[in-house]
Formats: sequence, structure tokens, C-alpha cells
Amino acid sequence: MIAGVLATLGVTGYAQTKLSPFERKFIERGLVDVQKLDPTLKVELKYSTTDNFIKEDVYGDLERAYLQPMAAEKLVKANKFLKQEKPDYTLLVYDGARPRSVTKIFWKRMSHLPYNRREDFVADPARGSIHNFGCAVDLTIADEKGQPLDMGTIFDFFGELAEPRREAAMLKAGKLTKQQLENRKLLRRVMVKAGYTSIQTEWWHYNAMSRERAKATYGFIE
Ligand SMILES: C[C@@H](N)C(=O)N[C@H](C)C(=O)O
Ligand SMILES: [Zn+2]
Repeated sequence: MIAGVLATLGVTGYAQTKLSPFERKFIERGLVDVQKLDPTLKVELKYSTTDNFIKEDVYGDLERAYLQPMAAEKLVKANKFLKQEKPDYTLLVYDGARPRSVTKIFWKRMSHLPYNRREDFVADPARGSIHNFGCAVDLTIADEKGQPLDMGTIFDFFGELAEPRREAAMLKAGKLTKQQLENRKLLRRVMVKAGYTSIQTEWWHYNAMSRERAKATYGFIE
């Protein structure tokens, strides 16, 4: 609440900037703009464009990525670890905190899938996505030209080729190249070293905390 009042007064550093409703909500809940902590991080919120799996801009004016401070600090660490290995590369964030209202839209759009398969790619809003607590991030790595590395699939490719649990088989079948796998492993290495955990079904998704702990600690951002 205090953060919200400060935001209204322009004390957060966004004095001349009109905040989007989602951004206001994030700031009120104590979340932080990841680029304020590390301006070398790149951010392209895919759900603030029509270049996403539902082909709709569901974020409107929101252009900045927000996370709980604990998750943002881990992300900054991961970017530092990446630069130790590859000084010209940087993390490119596609999504951070995501209100549950948006997860509800995604969940409806995947209603053609059986429950298990649906949950592999989009969290059931009844249980909550870890994004809904500001504790998950979707991201890739950008090279020295700012171009995303080839990870074998695009972001939000909902199919087996995107699944870390199938990487060895995909490599063997010639569907994933050694370089694509190396790129994924580089992302995984720096994120895990920084304290994130990966999931078995999406190469781009990382959790800073378990769903249960995030729910108990922060509660839903609706
Ligand atoms: C929709 C996709 N980018 C994603 O974040 N999926 C996970 C499982 C989630 O919804 O939490
Ligand atoms: Zn995600």
C-alpha cells in the first residue's frame, strides 16, 4: 500500500511515467522492475504483443518485467554468471510476474487438451501459476547482437521438442542439434547456479520458489 501511495506521488522513479494497471498492482505488492536492479537485462514481454501463443496482447501498456525482490536478485545473479561465461551475452526476459486473470485466459485457450497435457504448458489457475506470485520467469539468452540463441523451438512452443525431459531422445532422433542443446544447457546452468529450478516441460520457464511456499509467502496477484 505504501509503495502504491509512493507510486502515485511519483516517488518510485516513474514520476513522468503513466503506470499501467498491472504495473501499479505489482508495485503495490512490493514487486520490483528487474531492469532497475540490472539495466543490462533485456526484456521483451511477449504477452504485451500479439507474438504469443494466443496471438493477443493481454498485457496492454505493461512493458516492464516485475518479480518478487528475492526472485529478481536471483535473476541478476544468473545474468552475472552468464556474463562470466559469455561476456557479450545477456538474459532476455519474456515474462515475469503474471496476474492470475491472465493465467485464466491462457487456461481457457488450452481447453482442447486433456488435463495433464494442459498443465504441462499452462498452470491451472485454481492451483495457480508460480508467475501469479511473482516467483517465476520465462526467458532465453540474447547474443552479442541482441538476437535470441537458437533453443530448438520458439518460446511457448507447446510440444515435445520444448521439453527438457525429452532432450536426450530429441538429440538422438536428430530433432535437436548439439548446439541447440548446449544453448539450453547454458541457460539452465546459470539459472540453477543462481538458485532457480527448471521444469521438465518448458526450456524457458524457471521457478525461484515452490508453488506452496510462494502461495503462503506472497499470495496471488489477481
Ligand atoms: C504459458 C507458459 N509461458 C508458462 O509460463 N507455463 C507455466 C507452466 C505456467 O503457466 O506457470
Ligand atoms: Zn513460465
